[in-house]
Amino acid sequence: MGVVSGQPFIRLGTRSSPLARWQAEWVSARLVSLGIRVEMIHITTQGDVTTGPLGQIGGQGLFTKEIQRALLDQRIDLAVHSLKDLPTEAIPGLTIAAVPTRESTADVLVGPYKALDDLPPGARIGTGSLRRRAQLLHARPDLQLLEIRGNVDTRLRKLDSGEYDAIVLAQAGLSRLGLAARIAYIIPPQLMLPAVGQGALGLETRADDATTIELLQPLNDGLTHAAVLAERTLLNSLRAGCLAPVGAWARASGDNLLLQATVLHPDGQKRIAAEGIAPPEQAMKLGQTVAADLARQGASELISAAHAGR
Ligand SMILES: NCc1[nH]cc(CCC(=O)O)c1CC(=O)O
Repeated sequence: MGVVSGQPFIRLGTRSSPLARWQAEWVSARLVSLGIRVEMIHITTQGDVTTGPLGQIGGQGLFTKEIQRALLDQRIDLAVHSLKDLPTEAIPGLTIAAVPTRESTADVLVGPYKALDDLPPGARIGTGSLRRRAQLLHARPDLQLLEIRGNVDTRLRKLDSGEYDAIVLAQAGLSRLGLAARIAYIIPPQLMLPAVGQGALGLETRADDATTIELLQPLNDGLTHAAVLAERTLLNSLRAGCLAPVGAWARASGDNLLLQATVLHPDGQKRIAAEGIAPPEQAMKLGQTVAADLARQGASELISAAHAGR
């Protein structure tokens, strides 16, 4: 946090992928409209330069660690993360200071097919996510799931070149990049629960930087913050990472928070599910309770099966 001629000044660190930039620019524009000056600092992470399957190169935190390092080293004051990519373990000295109102949490099918039932037998589907893979296989065991990597543009190019019959992406990312026209089918939550934090941004700061934390509060949406806290607590309680075949979605239900979650075997055959409801102030407790229900149903065996498969 710097001060230039009496005006507050936030150094905002971002990865340089088009989606990360869009998200950083969106946060920056909101801060600027509040009279806060922002300096954008681009940071290249390991996840941006390695191209192997994420599961094999120890993908956890690959996109976020170096940005968190820059926060701790005082090179930046604010990191804007896709919460989906931010590991749930607390980092001493850092805090999620604000969570803006969430975009769509849904996953979508991109390609010429407008429903899962329209996909021809054995269709080739591109996704690197065990969560998407397992849920698709649960609904359609005949599908061929193929690894795909790269940013959203790269993935669309690979689809267009004929490597896949369809791919699965987050609706939020496509909308932010102005690519919503590519969405063929919004996969309903009954068929596919999102990743923990999907569609939400996490504004991370140093825990002791009260000035920046205060400046970010107008960007915080209490309900979204509570929802992602419930989801992240669930994932953390299951001792599963963002690459595990776990789907979770918390949202408002009247004055309460409703949390639905699922864990699958990576082959999609076994699926367990649980849900719970609680006031938003008890978001952490809700995450723990739903995780305990999943644990009783055998979640840890399913999560270890996913680790063994890598
Ligand atoms: N892992 C990459 C990533 N991280 C966040 C998003 C989308 C935006 C979001 O969920 O907030 C994406 C792309 C995708 O999964 O399609």
